[in-house]
Amino acid sequence: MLTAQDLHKAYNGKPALQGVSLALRPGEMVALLGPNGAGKSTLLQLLTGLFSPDRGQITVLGHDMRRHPARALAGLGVVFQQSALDMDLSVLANLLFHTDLHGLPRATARQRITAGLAAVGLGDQAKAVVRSLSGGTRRKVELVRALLHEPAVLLMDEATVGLDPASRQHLLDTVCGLCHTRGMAVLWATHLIEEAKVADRLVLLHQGTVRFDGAIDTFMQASQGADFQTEVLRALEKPGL
Ligand SMILES: Nc1ncnc2c1ncn2[C@@H]1O[C@H](COP(=O)(O)OP(=O)(O)OP(=O)(O)O)[C@@H](O)[C@H]1O
Repeated sequence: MLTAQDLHKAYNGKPALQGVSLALRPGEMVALLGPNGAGKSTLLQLLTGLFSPDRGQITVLGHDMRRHPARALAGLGVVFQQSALDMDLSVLANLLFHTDLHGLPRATARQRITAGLAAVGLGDQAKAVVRSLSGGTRRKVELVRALLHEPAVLLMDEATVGLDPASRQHLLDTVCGLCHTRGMAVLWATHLIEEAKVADRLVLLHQGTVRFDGAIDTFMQASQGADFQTEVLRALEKPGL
């Protein structure tokens, strides 16, 4: 669904990503786990076409991000760390703005918006002005928006920042459920070890390189009884590749 091959990116000569490769498969929830500065946001910015890599290739549903960005981006839904909602507009107006951008007919758009809001328990909030909503509710609206054009791949960048534990868990459960029921591929970037545990697969990023990529069970096989957190910290302490 999405492939990244040998991505390199440097800022002012300082490498942020050094040869990162990744493939996302349908129905798979992948946690992109790494400490601050590991390169998670840089990787997501490249995957969403915001910047071009210095080297390497990205495809979404077979479309090359550099040569056919519009086709590649049509397959992606994104929730960034920073809110991208217009605070002074209603929930409905924000969502219609997104569906218009994607060229969805208004009738289809309204159907999907109604269903999307209902799915996250916000069926009665369409007319609410975004500024009046709590941070957790805004995040849910962002998730609904990211899914309106029915993307094959959902990218979430630290999407739970600022949420209380219950809202965080709810968002995580919702995305997990959607991933498995819709067959969507999800890349969930986080620095929170306990969030990564619920994923099907773990990609551990540190200092711009992938330290581990595989099933969580496989990751834990070498743990000799240690818990997930201890094992992640141990893997991050190992010398670079
Ligand atoms: N615009 C930029 N200009 C210069 N350096 C940058 C820029 N963006 C990121 N970096 C550097 O690139 C490296 C990777 O940063 P990045 O933000 O991708 O990591 P991250 O894993 O998302 O971290 P965090 O969890 O803190 O958001 C860091 O050393 C960071 O200082």
